[in-house]
Amino acid sequence: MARLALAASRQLLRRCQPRPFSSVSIPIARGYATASTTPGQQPQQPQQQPQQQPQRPAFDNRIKLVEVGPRDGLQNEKTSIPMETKIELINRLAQTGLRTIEAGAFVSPKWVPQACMDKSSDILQHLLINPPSSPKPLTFSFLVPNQKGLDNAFSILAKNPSAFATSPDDATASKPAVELAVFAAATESFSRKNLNCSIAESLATFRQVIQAAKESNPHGLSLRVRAYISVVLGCPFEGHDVDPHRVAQIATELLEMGADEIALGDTTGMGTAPRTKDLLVCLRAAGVRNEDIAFHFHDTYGQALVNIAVALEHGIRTFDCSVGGLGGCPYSPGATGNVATEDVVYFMETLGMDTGVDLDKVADIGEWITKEIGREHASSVGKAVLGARRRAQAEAKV
Ligand SMILES: CC(C)(COP(=O)([O-])OP(=O)([O-])OC[C@H]1O[C@@H](n2cnc3c(N)ncnc32)[C@H](O)[C@@H]1OP(=O)([O-])[O-])[C@@H](O)C(=O)NCCC(=O)NCCSC(=O)C[C@@](C)(O)CC(=O)[O-]
Repeated sequence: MARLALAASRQLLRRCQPRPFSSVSIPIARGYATASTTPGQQPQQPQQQPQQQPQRPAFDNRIKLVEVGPRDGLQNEKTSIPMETKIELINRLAQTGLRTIEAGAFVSPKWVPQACMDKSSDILQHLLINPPSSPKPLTFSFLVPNQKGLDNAFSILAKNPSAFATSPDDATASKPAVELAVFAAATESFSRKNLNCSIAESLATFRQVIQAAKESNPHGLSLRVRAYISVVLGCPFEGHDVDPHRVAQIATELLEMGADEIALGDTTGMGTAPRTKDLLVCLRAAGVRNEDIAFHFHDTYGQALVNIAVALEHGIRTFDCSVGGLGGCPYSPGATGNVATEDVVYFMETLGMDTGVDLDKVADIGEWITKEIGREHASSVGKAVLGARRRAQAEAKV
């Protein structure tokens, strides 16, 4: 039995080895076209190759954290979570200094019952009418997989036209920005499981969604659009060896369609430091700018912070995380939660990076929400912060 386990873990380690980078071809280098392509049209080819990436100054230590707990963190729960709990979670998170919160998903309730359309409509409506009090202007992000999701989101936005900003730069304390997120996959199997269509079909749909979100909707809105690519470092159905060039191709297509940001999802947590680096090298070679990339790591194999360190070193400054390490993906069997917000904040601050987030407040929320939904508290830092605080309080009483 022990020998079998050892053989299995050796096999797993072998599969995690990076491919020698010199053996793979460099992907197409393209610039980003404008979003003004019409559905069915090929993306515009740029007139000139993208220029050398402008590197961020060495002193730029600002980190943008995207809190995905209220959507990604809760979507996998088997029992229905009351809307009041979701709203309370968002309200509490809004007070921590986090500026971007993924709040819901306009997906088919037949596919993800927890992310039921009605609840996301209610949540969006509530957030527009009663924006949470927050020390900083907020952006709320909502997943939209197709035209129906977009119509549902727009029907709420159109009812409250002056209650939100269309870009994070225009958001104020009383007027949050709303952004939409489409989600592609890096493998055909995951695309079929998650979206019931091929990658090419999903991209054709996203072209229309992005264009409508940007300019061709009847409401005259132009919303920021984030574009996820799932399973970029490992697929539950096709294994570890996801082609980074394919990821780079999909990323450039989405950017050419007008997506404002590519969120690279290590959905299964199979990512390792060398393969994270390979992927970033490929993206850079494809002309994708660091400031257009976010990373979304799950911590299933405990590698999320290591991978974040690699991405940080390569100049990435936007990272997704989930309070209390909540999460999982309904179409990624065995995947555990997103990397915990508490762990990322602590890690960043120890490196001298500035997240603007109050660790103590986030630790309290991690404890509260995991108790509330009966989940294990998966943040080491969160538990350590709370433990240290309790010890200090006990000592102060003596
Ligand atoms: C894309 C579809 C809809 C295709 O699913 P489909 O079954 O091919 O769609 P359809 O067009 O045939 O419609 C089927 C039914 O769903 C309805 N429907 C159709 N669309 C919608 C909608 N938007 N909102 C509400 N209802 C919708 C539609 O009206 C119809 O209802 P019926 O006529 O049978 O009563 C489906 O596969 C789907 O919803 N998938 C989403 C799955 C999902 O939410 N996964 C989790 C999010 S992705 C993720 O977590 C990864 C990420 C982002 O975190 C990053 C990472 O970690 O990698």
